[in-house]
Amino acid sequence: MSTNHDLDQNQGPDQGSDSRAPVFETRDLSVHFRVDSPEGKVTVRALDGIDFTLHPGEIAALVGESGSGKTTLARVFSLIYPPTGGEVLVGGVPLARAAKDERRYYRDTQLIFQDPFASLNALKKIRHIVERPLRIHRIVKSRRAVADKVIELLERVNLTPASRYIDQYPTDLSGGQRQRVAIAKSLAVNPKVLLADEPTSMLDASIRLEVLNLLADLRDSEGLAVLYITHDIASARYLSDRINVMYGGRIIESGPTEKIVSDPVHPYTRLLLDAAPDPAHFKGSGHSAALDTSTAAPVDNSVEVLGCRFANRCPLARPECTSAPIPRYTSPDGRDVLCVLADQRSDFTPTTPTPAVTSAR
Ligand SMILES: Nc1ncnc2c1ncn2[C@@H]1O[C@H](COP(=O)(O)OP(=O)(O)OP(=O)(O)O)[C@@H](O)[C@H]1O
Repeated sequence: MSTNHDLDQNQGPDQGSDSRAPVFETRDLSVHFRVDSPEGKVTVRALDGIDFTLHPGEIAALVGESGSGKTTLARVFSLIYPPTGGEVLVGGVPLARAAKDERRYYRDTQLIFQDPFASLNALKKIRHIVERPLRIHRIVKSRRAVADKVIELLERVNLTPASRYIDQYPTDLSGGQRQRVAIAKSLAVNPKVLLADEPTSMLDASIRLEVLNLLADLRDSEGLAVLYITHDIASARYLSDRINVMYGGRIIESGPTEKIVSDPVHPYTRLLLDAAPDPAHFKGSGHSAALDTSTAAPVDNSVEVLGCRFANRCPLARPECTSAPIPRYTSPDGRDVLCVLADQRSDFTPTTPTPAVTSAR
């Protein structure tokens, strides 16, 4: 199938990139911030030892509570935060090289915000908003081709007939329609990846699914990769191919969505699934009933821990959870978990211990 995406297929953010390589890959990535506190300067470990992969044509979810590091990872990919340590590869080449041509990098990597107003000029008509990236990046040149492309983009995000919307202003539209315009504007430049940070959290519940379905359609029809950031594991389950559960700056469990949902290993993943609106596969888990976060304080990423950051909330914690670095366990079906409970499972094997303690402070 020929798609717009194909037009750019052999032109990554850098000429050396490989279109079959992961769109993004991180190895032992860390991002630390030095911040003031009543006790003086401390180091906040926003990300610690992150191994993450997003393939072309895949939707990967980052799921976790506030402060777990989801946005920080997206900001590394958006060139806002530089890594403190570890590696980031984009299309198989190091981030610094991929981002040398910043204009191209930002064309390939489009952001979808929580609040569509953040990327829409309220004073301009929809026609102007969608035309602008086409003109700036010279995607199509003649006036006629630009006009046709605007119609095509609006129809691609199901704003049909486009003529109904094209002369309206963002304020004339519903939240869901505005988010569709924001997505149409992003698609105008034939991106390789959408970084979607809570793209439906400001929308009415009734239209959230429509926007999620649109992202799934774009993955299927354009081969787009999507990094989907959410607090809500139920929506990640609905939309994503792969789920990465984050806690305290680490990915504590990741794997194909169905595996994570039907057979979670980490108690925190179980907790999230139990709290989700429709955990159909998850009813009756003996452990999960014991988990209760309602009184839990937010994770303080500036406190150094030797083992697991979740141990103080985990009813299944053992002495070694806090006395030693937690080994990473992997399974042949593509799962990865940072929890000693995996040692009870014959399908998981430990890999090298993750560096739970870092030197920056
Ligand atoms: N620029 C910064 N300076 C200092 N600390 C930061 C900065 N950006 C993020 N942090 C800290 O890093 C940690 C991770 O934050 P991040 O925003 O990535 O979490 P999140 O999972 O996206 O949360 P939310 O869902 O609320 O957006 C938090 O402790 C946060 O306070």
